[in-house]
Amino acid sequence: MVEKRTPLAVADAVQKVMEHKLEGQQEFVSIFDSCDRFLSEDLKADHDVPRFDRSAYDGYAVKSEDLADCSKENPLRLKVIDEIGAGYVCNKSVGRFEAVRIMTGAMLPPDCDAVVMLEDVIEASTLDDKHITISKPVLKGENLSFKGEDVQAGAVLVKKGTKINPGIVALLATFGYEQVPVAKKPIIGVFATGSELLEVHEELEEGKIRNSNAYMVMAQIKQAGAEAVYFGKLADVLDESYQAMKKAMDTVDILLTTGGVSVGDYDLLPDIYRKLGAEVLFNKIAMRPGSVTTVAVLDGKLLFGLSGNPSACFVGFELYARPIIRTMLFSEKPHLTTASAILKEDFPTTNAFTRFIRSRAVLADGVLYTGPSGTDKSSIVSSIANANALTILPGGINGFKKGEQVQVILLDDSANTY
Ligand SMILES: Nc1nc2c(c(=O)[nH]1)N[C@H]1C(S)=C(S)[C@@H](COP(=O)(O)OP(=O)(O)OC[C@H]3O[C@@H](n4cnc5c(N)ncnc54)[C@H](O)[C@@H]3O)O[C@H]1N2
Ligand code: MOO
Ligand SMILES: [Mg+2]
Repeated sequence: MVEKRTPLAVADAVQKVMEHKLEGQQEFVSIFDSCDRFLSEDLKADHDVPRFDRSAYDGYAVKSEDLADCSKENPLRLKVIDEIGAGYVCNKSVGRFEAVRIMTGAMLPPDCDAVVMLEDVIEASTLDDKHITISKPVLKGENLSFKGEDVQAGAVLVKKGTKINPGIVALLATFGYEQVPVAKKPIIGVFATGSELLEVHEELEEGKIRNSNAYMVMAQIKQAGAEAVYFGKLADVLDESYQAMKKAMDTVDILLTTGGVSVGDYDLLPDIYRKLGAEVLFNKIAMRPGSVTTVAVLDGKLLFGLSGNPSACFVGFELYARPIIRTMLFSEKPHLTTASAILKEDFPTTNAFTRFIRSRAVLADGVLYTGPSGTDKSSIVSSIANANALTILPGGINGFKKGEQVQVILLDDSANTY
């Protein structure tokens, strides 16, 4: 008699997995290697940026009060007493009707309060006497960039758990982070199970297929921010598979397998979990694809038994494994973003389970539309390649019509990394 499994609702399954999350850990990496890692501490400003009032233009630093009455008819002559480029400071005191030639980024002399652009002055110099003539007033603060106008000391600029992008790298450099505190990448071990599997370099043989799941899942792991360790493929032989998985468990934070979780004669994962003494959290979820996704716990570590069917494997990872990885990377929003979208075609067939249709979501005139990215079957690999979203079709007795509003899970999470 085949084992009867009770399906769990998707949200309950997600919650069960999340109850077993592991604590993330911190390490330091060189700023050179920090992009795409996840911050393990808030990035706080320990000083104002800019740290001093500085010139925003190449020109002359002046006292605005000196220029108050000047005009075309009444041009003003100023004596140039010093010149400074960015990185240098003026150590002279600037008196009434004096100016300092200053370049963009140079610190404003403390006696000055504005800058006149080079284009707005007439220069007249002899060997030992430099003068400029100005024929329009300048406002106090004009052509400057002010202390603290970019960032104020004490501000939290980027929250812990955020994926580091090039702009964050710029802030890290601004605040002197030669070594950057980041979340240690969790180590996720991967086995592909199935006697039918050939490796990617092998010639096809009758009845066999190439193992695509392991490579896909390793790419998903990397995209989620963790490190994938590939342990290879396992033939459907109980003892060998058990031994290999037992050994691998010691070296990883999470162990992920694909295939062998259903009720077939060679679906060995249920027996392996039993032999390992792992507690199975669930082995059936009310979803399609991925209904057989199984999650177990052994010594506090999670084992993900993803389905062998490629689309089911893909969806199972995104819904259950990815949020756990993101939690270990200190993310406050570990789940993918959902959005409302309009169905581009009918889905007349019904299903008791919630469906996650591999989809292409496109924006047109500010409205998001969604439609399948290929054939909607669990065994299909090609529909994953074109998918940028999963359309959620809740289970029930009614089908769905073109034009209806549905929810989609966006697979690209670059706008939502903490
Ligand atoms: N009697 C029943 N049969 C099945 C049920 C069921 O409830 N009762 N569930 C079906 C569903 S739903 C799914 S999904 C699959 C799940 O199968 P398994 O997770 O046990 O996976 P396998 O049997 O090992 O393989 C299924 C399918 O996927 C191909 N596969 C496996 N590994 C890979 C890989 N690494 N790369 C590419 N393709 C892979 C494999 O060759 C099979 O075609 O079970 C249904 N059956
Ligand atoms: O686990 Mo299956 O993917 O529902 O076809
Ligand atoms: Mg099977």
